[in-house]
Amino acid sequence: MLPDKDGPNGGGGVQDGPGTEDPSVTLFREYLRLKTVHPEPDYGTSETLLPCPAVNRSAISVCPGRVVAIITWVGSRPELKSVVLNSHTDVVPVYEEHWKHDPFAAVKDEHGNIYGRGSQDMKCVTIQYIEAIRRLKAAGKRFSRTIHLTFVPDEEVGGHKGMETFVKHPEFQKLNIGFALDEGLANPTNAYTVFYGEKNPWWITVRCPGSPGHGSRFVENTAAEKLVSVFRMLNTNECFTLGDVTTVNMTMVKGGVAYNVVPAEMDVSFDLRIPPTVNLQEFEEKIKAWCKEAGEDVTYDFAQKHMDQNFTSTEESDPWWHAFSSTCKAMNMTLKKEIFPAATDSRFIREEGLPAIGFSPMNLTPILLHDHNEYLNEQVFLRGIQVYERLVPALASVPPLSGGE
Ligand code: MET
Ligand SMILES: [Zn+2]
Ligand SMILES: [Zn+2]
Repeated sequence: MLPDKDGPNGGGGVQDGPGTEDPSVTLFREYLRLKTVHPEPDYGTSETLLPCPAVNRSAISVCPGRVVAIITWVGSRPELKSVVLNSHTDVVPVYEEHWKHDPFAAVKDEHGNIYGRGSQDMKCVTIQYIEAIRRLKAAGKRFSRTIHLTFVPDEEVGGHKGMETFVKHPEFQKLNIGFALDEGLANPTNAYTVFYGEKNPWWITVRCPGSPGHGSRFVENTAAEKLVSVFRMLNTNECFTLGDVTTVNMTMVKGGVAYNVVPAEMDVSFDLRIPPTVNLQEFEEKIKAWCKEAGEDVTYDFAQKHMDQNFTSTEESDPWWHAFSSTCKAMNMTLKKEIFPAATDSRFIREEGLPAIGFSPMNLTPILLHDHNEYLNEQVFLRGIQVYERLVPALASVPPLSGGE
């Protein structure tokens, strides 16, 4: 456990009297204070903050400086397929000047809202898993299936040095996974959203070479003209079909050296999110054609190109979904099934042919992931622990699957 320099409620906001804050909330706030933020996440210290007594721990190095930590609670029938509770440890950067509290101070305001980068995405879930496991163990429970908690780096930058590499590691196979839970999104209503599939992220950089020259001349065939042309074509309505929306955002532009020098090249990057129903081969052909139309020398590269279109079953006949949904029903929770609009590490798990459900138990909460002033209310956080206290036993007690395991 890390020392808490500011006391239990450090950083301002409401000061609970000593000992009045639930220790799991205190742990959550301590975790929020760790700067596992890109572009240089401090992963070293997060290792020490994940206390989970009397369970096996291991650490798999997937790349230099990148470790997947695993906490395992072995089941009474370890030959059965396991349940994975996955979370990523990194968070996205902040625009600090737009926050009303320091995004790494975990300030709790008078309403119990805890502000911090990662409070929704997804440090809450990490601590909720840990706390649920701790409580179940303390209550003397044991389940037939083994439970693995996996803590994965680099989700927010594409997972290359995280889950994408981990799923190909022999240690991943050894986990003998039957089913995985991973992150979802908050829901502003009383319902909880669950995700059984997700859009395919494509991160594309288009390189536009062009004729250089003096900034005062009529230069033709410029890099900027080509860039604008690519942008216009990618933003056409052809990308959108109602209900199945492909989103396109221009996210980076590079090029230029001086006001009066027409640049020899400009690069433009796009973040595309494509629904699983779109024909991806056809879509790439379109992109290729648009680039060609912008200029014969215009090329493109993918930094992220996911092609998997697997869904996880949400049929009542599916034993994993049945365990999940019937437990939620028993807790009077309303579930909304959706396709995840962005991307999570679940896509790599599903690509291995394994079922994964995206779920972060945050109802009555605005969706603030990656946004300024990301927060989670402590009562919602505490309720989420109770949800996992019911869900984990149900999943880890799913009877042996028909057809053998
Ligand atoms: N979760 C992040 C996002 O959806 C990074 C995933 S990599 C495409 O943007
Ligand atoms: Zn996330
Ligand atoms: Zn995120």
